[in-house]
Amino acid sequence: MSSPLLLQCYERESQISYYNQVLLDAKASSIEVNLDVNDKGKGLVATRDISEGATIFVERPLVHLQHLDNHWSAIVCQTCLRFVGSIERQVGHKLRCLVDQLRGAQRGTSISDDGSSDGGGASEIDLDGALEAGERLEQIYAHVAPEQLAELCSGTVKLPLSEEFQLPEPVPCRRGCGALYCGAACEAEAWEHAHCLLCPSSALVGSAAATTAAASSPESPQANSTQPSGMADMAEAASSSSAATNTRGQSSSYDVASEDGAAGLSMEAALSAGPSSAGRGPRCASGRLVASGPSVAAPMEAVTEDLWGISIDRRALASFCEHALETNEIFLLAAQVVAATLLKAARLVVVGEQSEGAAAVATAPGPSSGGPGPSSDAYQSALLAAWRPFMYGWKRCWWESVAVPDDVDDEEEFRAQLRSLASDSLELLAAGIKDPRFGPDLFQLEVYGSIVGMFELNNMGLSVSSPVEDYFLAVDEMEEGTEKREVTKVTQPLLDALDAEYATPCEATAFLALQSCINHSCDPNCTAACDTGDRTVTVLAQRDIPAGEEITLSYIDVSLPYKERQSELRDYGFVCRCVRCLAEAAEARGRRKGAARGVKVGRRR
Ligand SMILES: C[S@@+](CC[C@H](N)C(=O)[O-])C[C@H]1O[C@@H](n2cnc3c(N)ncnc32)[C@H](O)[C@@H]1O
Repeated sequence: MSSPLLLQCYERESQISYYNQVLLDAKASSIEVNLDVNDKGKGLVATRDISEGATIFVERPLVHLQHLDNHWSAIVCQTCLRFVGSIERQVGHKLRCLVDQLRGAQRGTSISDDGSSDGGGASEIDLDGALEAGERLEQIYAHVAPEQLAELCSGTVKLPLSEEFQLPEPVPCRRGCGALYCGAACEAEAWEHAHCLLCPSSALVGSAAATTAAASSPESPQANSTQPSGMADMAEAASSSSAATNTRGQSSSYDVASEDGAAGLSMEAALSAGPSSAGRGPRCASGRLVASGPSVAAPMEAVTEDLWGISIDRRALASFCEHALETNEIFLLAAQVVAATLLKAARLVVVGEQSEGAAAVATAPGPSSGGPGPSSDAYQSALLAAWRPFMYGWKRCWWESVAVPDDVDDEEEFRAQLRSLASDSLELLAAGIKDPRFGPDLFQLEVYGSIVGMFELNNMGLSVSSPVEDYFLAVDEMEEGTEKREVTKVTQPLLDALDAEYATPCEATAFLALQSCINHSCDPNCTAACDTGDRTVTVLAQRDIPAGEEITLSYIDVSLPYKERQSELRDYGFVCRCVRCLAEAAEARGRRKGAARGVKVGRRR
């Protein structure tokens, strides 16, 4: 059986021409993309001597996602990852979420997943957790009263010196789904990129061209920077959707109203998306947890719209988001790829007669072998042109390539579960965005699995430091004296309540066209860093690199010993063949041979 159109091998020339453009865009004048580097697939190679400290290139992710559990710690622009709101709101939000999580941990001891009381078995561990959570809650409330917390969240209280750390006022998604941005430009960029197809809010606002809608569309949630942005959007839409459509007899796990009136997600939502839901199901390679496949609740009433000829069902999208929140956030990233591709293809078709679209369609690469040749069908050509940024990314099917966690006994069952999760997720997404003009190619399970697999194997972690950390450091660095004493009277209790978490950065995961071509080395010659506020990634030489040498990064902690490094790299699907590993492996073989000879000598004696 031939592989799906979107996964077929494409001609080297079209790859080279694509990467030449990417190199130009990234101002990368000292490297080239080599399609076969030392049996490691493609990689980047220096075309001239590069000095230590030199910037090799700067690029922006094709898609990115703030980690769902990080929404508890940082309210950031969903486009550029800049912190938004104010120091007060950031501090209030973080404390509010901590309180919610700790209360949830306390509840978790007496109420199990199925709603029954806990008894025996795991209760011992839960009891420990509950006691710890209780102590931490006490610690927080010893320093910050609930009313103070509410004032911080609503921004009605001013902290000393905070005006020196001004953050952009958050701009909500035009449909009011809860996603926040640092300004209208970032909101528009997200909307144009994929959010217009993926926004789960059924509210009819803004420029969306609705053709039909259920009269009972949920109200647009009020934008409120105390809500976990992005996560709140999906959770709220999912919760309003599940209130209408939940067929599982469960109450919504998204409890956005908290006791003091400040909005925040409940611990259940965090548990369903975050690392503390251990034991609920198999773990995927990225370390994110996946619950054992929930049944897919069919959306009851379609709320369809039409955009660029694509039919959108917001309720189905809300169900899709809910499923991703409960299982694996990477599905949200995969949905961005699907939506961005479909949207671009639809736009290319619409503007096909105009020169830009026609040229893009005309230059779309065709399969090199095994499948239909370059098609005259404008839809298929447009789809291939739109798919191009993701076409060449290193891919393997997710459920086939993920490393099996140590605590999994039955590998086959584990992989089947992952496949079934991906299938459920795709089914929901396909119910949310439909365009039969482009055929089934983009919505094939193998394609979806490869997109998810591409993220597992290529993702780069982005980290943007918190202005809250800068704020507390600035207070700490104030000259000793009366003013500092007055300021710390206010700030120290907050710092004590936040404890180690005062400095949590914004953390996201991203896929980049050029950075994802860089192979790993346990003795890398480059580093990559995310620049605060504009989500650009800069790759820098960390030593002199002579022309002809491969550009390498480290995917893991290279201070680990050989075996542990290889074990970490299993998650990336390969056994490392970098110069250091080859040398260390050879050395170990030599030692083993020597030891074996020693044993023989010993026996003779
Ligand atoms: C992020 S991609 C790097 C680009 C990739 N070589 C390509 O062809 O697109 C990661 C994949 O490259 C290969 N790779 C990267 N570093 C390697 C290494 N040190 N040894 C062996 N394979 C490596 C592995 O197949 C890995 O899953």
